[in-house]
Amino acid sequence: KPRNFPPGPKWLPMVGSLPFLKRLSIKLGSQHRALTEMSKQFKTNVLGLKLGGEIMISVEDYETIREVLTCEQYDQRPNNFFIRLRTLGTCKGITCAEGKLWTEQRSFVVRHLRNIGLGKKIMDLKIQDEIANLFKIIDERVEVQIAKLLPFAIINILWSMVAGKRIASENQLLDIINKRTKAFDMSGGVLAQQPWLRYIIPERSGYNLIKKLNKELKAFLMETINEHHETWTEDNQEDFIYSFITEMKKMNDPQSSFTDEQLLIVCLDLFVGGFTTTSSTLDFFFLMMVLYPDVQAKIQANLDETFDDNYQIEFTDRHRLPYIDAVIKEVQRYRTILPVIGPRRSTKEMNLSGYTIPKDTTILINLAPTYMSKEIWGDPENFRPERFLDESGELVSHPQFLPFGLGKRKCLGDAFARGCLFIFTTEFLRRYEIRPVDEKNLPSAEPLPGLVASPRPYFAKFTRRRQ
Ligand code: HEM
Repeated sequence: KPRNFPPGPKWLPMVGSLPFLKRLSIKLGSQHRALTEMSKQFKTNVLGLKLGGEIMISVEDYETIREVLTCEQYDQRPNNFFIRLRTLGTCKGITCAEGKLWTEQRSFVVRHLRNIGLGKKIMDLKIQDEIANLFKIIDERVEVQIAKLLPFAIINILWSMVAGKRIASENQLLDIINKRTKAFDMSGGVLAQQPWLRYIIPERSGYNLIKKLNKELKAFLMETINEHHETWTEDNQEDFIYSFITEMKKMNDPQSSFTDEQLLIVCLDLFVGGFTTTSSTLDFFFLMMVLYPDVQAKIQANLDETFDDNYQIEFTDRHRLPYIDAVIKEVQRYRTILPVIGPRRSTKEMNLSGYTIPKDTTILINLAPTYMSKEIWGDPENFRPERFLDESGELVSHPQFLPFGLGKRKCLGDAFARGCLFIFTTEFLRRYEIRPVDEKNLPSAEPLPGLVASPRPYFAKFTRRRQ
């Protein structure tokens, strides 16, 4: 091990500490629990590991997490096989891009998503359209598996802003992306740490799945980009892809970062980053409504007092409904979809909590212990939205609550996600009573782990409150 490296399990030849982490992850049901358990065993807030050939640390406490997320030397992503494979071998786009390419492209994307209406009224209207479609489907059913309906609605809202159109309902991409989120964890799994295994177990390592996803996603995105090239005019700037093509034409420079390949990976990042995250959070929200009918009733009373039946709720209305905002936050804390965020990479040798972190160490940021800390929350094991409210019922902010991350790599889709979360939850609870299918056999609140955690499949009754 490098000198003064953080404590952790032994490093075996070839595999490092991978077998120990794997075994504990299986025993405890998820990688983040295994990381926390190991950090307790080794009495450390920074756990040192070697997974296959990759030197890695997991940061386990809030203060050190804050230090990492706000320090420039930890802003980059690891340069491993999984990351390259994820971005079609390019390291372009935003999520995995570095240096000047990342800063230039990220600021362009943030600015132009805002210009085309992200976080604004036009986004609210698109959300309302998709909700109206979902209501038609749900009204026809007695029992609903909401997880099957949400992803398609969410991606259609996002895609109508990015590409100006909805996605055909028979598109199999969504299914492949869902499988991908369950096949990997934040460390990238064996494809990051032992990429040669793809030759031996291409199916089990997830290699075949990613190859298939890359092929389908590339074909789908390139078709959309090519259509935009054909129909582009100077006045036609109503979606993100048109704005990007306009910038390409303005630059007219072969050295510029505005290329078709870059556009392809940016679209891929938005598609993959925005889709399962937002829909799994909503899925957890509805599960909590099934499990906590008192919370549901209180939200409904709030909604009935605040709005007339015909009023269409907007994102700005959240200021009038602090209790609902608190419930959404509590769902994001109590059943976080991203217990581990990152991965990041140290760009030079660093000192963290008194340990030496070598250059090019991969960094996992484990938020789960912060969200379940007794010192911070008092009773973290309880689902209690009131923790996000003060005595007069106004929202209070907790610096330890970081659902969208912090610092320069903070989520760039948070306005979109928060808009969807607020409008979906309020409109659904205004219209439906959400109840378990069987009162004596409630669905499990235990998450299904993966790159993005989600509830285990469940059905619920969505009954109209008023006809
Ligand atoms: C509830 C929904 C969402 C959650 C909880 C979430 C959470 C996060 C977090 C924690 C990060 C930071 C990762 C890090 O620090 O390394 C992140 C980054 C990112 N998110 Fe989200 N996200 C959500 C929705 C979205 C949406 C809707 C989009 C697209 C419109 C999106 C696109 C991205 C991208 C592109 C990045 C990478 C930013 C960069 O590396 O500069 N996310 N997200």
